Amino acid sequence: MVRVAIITVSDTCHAEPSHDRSGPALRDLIASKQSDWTFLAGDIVPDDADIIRRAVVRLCDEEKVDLAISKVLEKEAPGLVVAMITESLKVTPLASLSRPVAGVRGSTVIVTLPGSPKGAKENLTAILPALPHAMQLARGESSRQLHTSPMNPVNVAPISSTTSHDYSHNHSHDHSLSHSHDHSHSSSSGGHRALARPLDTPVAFRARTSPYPMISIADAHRTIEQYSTALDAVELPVNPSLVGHVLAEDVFSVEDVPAYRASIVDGYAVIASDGAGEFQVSRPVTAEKDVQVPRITPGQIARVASGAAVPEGADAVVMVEYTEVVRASQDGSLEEVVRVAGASRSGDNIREVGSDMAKGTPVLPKGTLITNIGGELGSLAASGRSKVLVHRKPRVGVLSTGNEVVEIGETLGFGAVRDSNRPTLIAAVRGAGFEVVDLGIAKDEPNHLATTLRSALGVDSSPHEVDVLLTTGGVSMGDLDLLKPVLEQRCGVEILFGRVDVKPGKPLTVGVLGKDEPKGRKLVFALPGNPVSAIVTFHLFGLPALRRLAAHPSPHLPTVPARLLHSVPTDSRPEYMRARLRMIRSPATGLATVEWIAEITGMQRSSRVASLAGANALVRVSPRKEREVEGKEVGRVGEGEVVEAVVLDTEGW
Ligand SMILES: Nc1nc2c(c(=O)[nH]1)N[C@H]1C(S)=C(S)[C@@H](COP(=O)(O)OP(=O)(O)OC[C@H]3O[C@@H](n4cnc5c(N)ncnc54)[C@H](O)[C@@H]3O)O[C@H]1N2
Ligand code: MOO
Ligand SMILES: [Mg+2]
Repeated sequence: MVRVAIITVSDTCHAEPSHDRSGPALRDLIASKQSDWTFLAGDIVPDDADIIRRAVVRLCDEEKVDLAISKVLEKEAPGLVVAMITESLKVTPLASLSRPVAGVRGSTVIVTLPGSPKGAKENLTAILPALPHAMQLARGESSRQLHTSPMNPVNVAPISSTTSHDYSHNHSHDHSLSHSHDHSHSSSSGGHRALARPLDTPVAFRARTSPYPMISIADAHRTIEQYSTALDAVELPVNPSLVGHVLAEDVFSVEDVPAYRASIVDGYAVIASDGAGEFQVSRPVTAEKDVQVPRITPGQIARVASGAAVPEGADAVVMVEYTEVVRASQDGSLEEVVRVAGASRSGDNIREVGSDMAKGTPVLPKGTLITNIGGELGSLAASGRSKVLVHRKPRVGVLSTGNEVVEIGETLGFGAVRDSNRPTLIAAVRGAGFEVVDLGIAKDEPNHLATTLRSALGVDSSPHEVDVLLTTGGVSMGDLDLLKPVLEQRCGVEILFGRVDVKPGKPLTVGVLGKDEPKGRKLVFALPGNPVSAIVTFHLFGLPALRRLAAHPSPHLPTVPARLLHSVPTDSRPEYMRARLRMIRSPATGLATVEWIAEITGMQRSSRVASLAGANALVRVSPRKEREVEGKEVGRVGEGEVVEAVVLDTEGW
């Protein structure tokens, strides 16, 4: 048995209940359509948040009604809202300005209806057939259905004040009553602001401006930084695949280097106090493991190789260049007497035990990046460690999205676009030293996208589990730009931000799965589809996050000041133009003065991937508003002006 209560919110009706026409009209309507539903005493309350809250709480929590009609709700059911607006639009285009809400509190379904009896009836008529099912879901009668149904109020994200629908001129009651609302607009502070449209919103009802606040580049960096803390430490063998990892422990040497007194040169081990003269030559010593080394006594010398053990008794080595043979065996294979030209000092040309690296002393501190230059890996290898603790590097999934996107080599039908994003990003991620999972191309279809994304993120424990997911396309305002709602509503990803004040890359979207579990957290970079936007935002925002996850000591790409070779236009957004940097040395000094010249790589449209060809830097051109001369914005940056350049590569400097 369904129990219904109607709350009328009106100051006038509260003062004079006989003025309430909407309440009785709704009651009649429900009674005519749902004859088996019963009515509990509802309420007529003034337009006051606290009083409304008490009335609703009483009905939901004490009376346990199944359906209340009020101006408040706890969790939203946007599908009901869509149905109501659709119905009202048939009557008036102004309905697009209305803001009804629908949802649940506990097991009670709550919907708000317009104040006029006619509007209230029209709206209720539109949703009435769905209400019995909504009530079943609210009672949790089918958890599987609950999980997949678009009506599921638990699964459907709350919407913020900017998009919330409420007929009230003053919707502050909703704010105070709804726990699930969080109106924080701070991009870096944690409040969950689910802003994506419900996936089933008909095209005509979608927001015509992005609900995502346009955040600054700095705020985007701060937010990403907050969720890209170093991954856990793992013990890995000391070998070349350590490159790109960062030490998670202070490393001390297990052994002395060298482990024996070693000669630095090829020559003769001598007793320094013997001075110059002619000497009997003892058995030679080569650099070998498990070598037997002779002992020499005054008057004797022994031939030693660079790196070979110095015989006991000797305390210096004389280079072969400073000696000559006096007497040898007949076939020349054995030196018998050798003349040493000059005197040595004790210790000459000998590396003492542990003098390169002493056992027990620090080799590399925690936080050291193991580079491919060789020093860190070499030190670890020499130190005697065979395994070390390093931070895990993120595994990165790369997915292209778009019905128009086709593989290289595939026939290019009309409207098709070659997938340049995926190969480029895969190469960029690998080039930066991270493991890639190639996830292919996904269609702009919610179920297909959801399955692909969930599997990549391991939501359903797929083998393709990645730490970071890079997708391209589908994040702007288009009909089939589905990434934000699918990530949010079908994958449990919280969208941290959905627009950044940067060119290219405005719709850059970053989300997090498992926000409160630093160990199991997954980051999603939904990069814009335009090829330049995708690559530039990867280098500016994605790559630093990957490096941070790997505990990299300097996550951001380095910058240098660069002089523009030619004047460039400014935009309303800060712009990162692709450029070729050349290093110029002052002719006078050769080295003392070094400066970089930046040549912009032709037309900078974000679809023109060729603007990245040959580019080794991104030159930051400040937005028009930041460039004022005598109160007037300046539309260009002049030739010869110095700008900041983010260095992508130093090849060819
Ligand atoms: N009404 C508005 N429209 C657009 C806005 C806006 O603010 N309001 N922003 C524009 C900006 S800026 C960008 S950037 C793009 C971003 O678009 P999406 O991320 O939604 O990407 P798509 O629509 O899927 O594709 C855009 C473009 O890129 C091509 N593409 C997509 N994937 C690939 C790929 N793998 N390889 C090569 N090219 C690809 C796609 O065919 C489109 O031409 O939105 C603007 N619109
Ligand atoms: O920001 Mo879009 O990335 O300009 O083309
Ligand atoms: Mg688009």
